[in-house]
Amino acid sequence: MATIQGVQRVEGEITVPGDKSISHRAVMFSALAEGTTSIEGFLPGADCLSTISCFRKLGITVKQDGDCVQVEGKGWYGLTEPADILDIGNSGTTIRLMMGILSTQPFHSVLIGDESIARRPMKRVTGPLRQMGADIAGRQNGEYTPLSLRGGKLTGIEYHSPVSSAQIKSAVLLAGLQAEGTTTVYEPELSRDHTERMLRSFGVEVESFTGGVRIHGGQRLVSPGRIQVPGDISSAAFPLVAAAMLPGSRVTVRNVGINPTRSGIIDVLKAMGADLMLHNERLMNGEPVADIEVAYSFLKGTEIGGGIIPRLIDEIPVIAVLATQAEGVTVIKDAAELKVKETNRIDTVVAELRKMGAHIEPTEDGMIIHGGTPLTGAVCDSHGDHRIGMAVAVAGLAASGETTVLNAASIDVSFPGFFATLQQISE
Ligand SMILES: O=C(O)C1=C[C@@H](OP(=O)(O)O)[C@@H](O)[C@H](O)C1
Ligand SMILES: C=C(OP(=O)(O)O)C(=O)O
Repeated sequence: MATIQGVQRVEGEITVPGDKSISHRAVMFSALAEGTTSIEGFLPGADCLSTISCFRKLGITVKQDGDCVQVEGKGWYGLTEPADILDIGNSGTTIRLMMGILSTQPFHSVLIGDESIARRPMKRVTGPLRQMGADIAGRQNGEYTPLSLRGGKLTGIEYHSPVSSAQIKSAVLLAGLQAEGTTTVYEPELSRDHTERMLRSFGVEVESFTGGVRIHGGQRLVSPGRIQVPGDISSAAFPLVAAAMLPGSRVTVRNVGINPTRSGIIDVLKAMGADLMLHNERLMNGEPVADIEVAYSFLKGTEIGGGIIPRLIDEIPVIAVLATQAEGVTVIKDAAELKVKETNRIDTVVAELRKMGAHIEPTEDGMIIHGGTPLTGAVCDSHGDHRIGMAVAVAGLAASGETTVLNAASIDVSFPGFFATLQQISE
């Protein structure tokens, strides 16, 4: 449990922990590469620690001290059959990408996770992997955990993914790396492309084109030696939204990844009228990075849908909070994927923000928020979903009185030190 007091404004310069998507991939690809890799700025959150724990059980030496990690890669086929079940905790990224990797390995493995993972759909990944030749069993014919796999010889496929999902794309591409022939993944809108970018830095040839990605089987990964992980824009979104909606605020988050497949939150903040500036733009391991400065300005509602959705999918809970403080109506649509995250994020966002007095309605594929509403402190629940816990806490900064966040420990999944960071900027 955590409590948050309403504040006048937020101000200051901060950093946020490393990018979760990039941290997972850095550990995975380093373990599968030839050579040792040092990872700096790693996210020591529960999800990425689950990824490390899986690779240790697969026989890889991983040393981790805070945000510094060293992985002794043994090459793609250097993994060994795990003696124990691989527990991926709360992490959808871990289980889906691991399934792609384990499908290529000539041994048996079993994957489980927590009760949230047990409700999340897995056929979106087990389906194409089975088409490639992987032997996968699981509850409800491979839709839910526990899942068990016996990998082996795979054949490349042309896969038209019905949803824009980097987890599906990455799982199929990773399997395709060791499949016979070529593997192509098409997706309706481009999802985050960290897999493609990082594989290139491990010497893999990846062909990205409009509408899809292609990879040839039989490629090896060679360690780049060192990987620097930028701050996570999905975590930066919380203090930046606080700055945008509290009069008199100004916050700079240094060293944040602004990959265009992730930067939808920047576009939305600008479209709603926030005063936002990027400083010190640079490249870090093929990933664009900047310092993001946001100051309060008068905000108006907007419409968010279509191709921007995959670029801000994890930020929608906090965008809903922002919309409660903007003048007019904000409509979020084409975001049915929210229903299959750690919680059904349409339902949990609506239920929790209503407790604070927000005027918000659920729709089939999003939500409608009537802004300009004063919020009141309330007893809210993360429902075990880190993004809901943080969104409610940020709403608490704008609310009168005190807000309680039940099950706040889930925030450690992606943002250890979240409350200390809010404290640092609260005035
Ligand atoms: O590949 C990744 O690192 C992620 C992809 C997204 O999920 P989907 O692939 O299910 O859209 C995102 O919501 C998740 O937080 C991280
Ligand atoms: C959906 C998320 O993560 P994952 O799918 O890896 O559990 C998230 O971090 O918001």
